[in-house]
Amino acid sequence: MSQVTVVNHPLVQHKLTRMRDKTTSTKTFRALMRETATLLCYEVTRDLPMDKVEIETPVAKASAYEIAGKKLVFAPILRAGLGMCEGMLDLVPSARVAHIGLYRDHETLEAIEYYFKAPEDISGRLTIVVDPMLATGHSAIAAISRLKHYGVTNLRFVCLLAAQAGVDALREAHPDVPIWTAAIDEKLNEHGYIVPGLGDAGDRTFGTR
Ligand SMILES: O=P(O)(O)OC[C@H]1O[C@H](OP(=O)(O)OP(=O)(O)O)[C@H](O)[C@@H]1O
Ligand SMILES: O=c1cc[nH]c(=O)[nH]1
Ligand SMILES: [Mg+2]
Repeated sequence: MSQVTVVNHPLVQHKLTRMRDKTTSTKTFRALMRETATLLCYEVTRDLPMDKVEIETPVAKASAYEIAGKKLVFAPILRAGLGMCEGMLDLVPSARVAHIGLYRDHETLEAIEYYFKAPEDISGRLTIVVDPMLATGHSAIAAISRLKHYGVTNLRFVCLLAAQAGVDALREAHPDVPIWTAAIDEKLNEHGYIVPGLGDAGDRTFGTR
């Protein structure tokens, strides 16, 4: 069974608290989402394999390290994942991006796909699925299933906030996919929102409600 990593770095926790606060403006929320995603990206990529290369500095020849293999893919789940993806691209600007359009049906809470566009050669690349919220887990499970169907085998999932139910569901459906999150909240309410959570991440990022 894959690992679940809670990133409890003080900067991440401080920024998450500001995002949870309902008085935080859309502008600040969006900025915090981007900054927090950069910090989470640092953790998710901590154990990437490296190659030793020979280079020449202005002073001498040297053996040094660089990230091995093909460029990463970030796979944001629309819409809210876009805000996080910006912050991840700040740290890994050469990463490729696979967009996965999903929304939750308000009645059934099932994930409905409306868009999918991935790099043609994604199957050989480490793909990091990005979505701030892991609530029931339906969206993350559907996104990862779609990517696996497309041939992707090396996957990670990163979110800002999870509910324990979502973590359990995702681990059950995709036990090979490790998870990173800044916090795991207690429960979901009757509408499938994380409690205490931070509300609707898409609406708060884009100011739609
Ligand atoms: O774990 P789940 O129960 O599937 O819930 C999480 C999903 O809900 C939100 O998206 P939403 O459907 O609100 O779409 P949006 O980003 O377009 O607002 C969020 O960004 C996740 O994708
Ligand atoms: O609390 C939640 C649950 C799902 N999606 C959100 O944006 N927030
Ligand atoms: Mg939403």
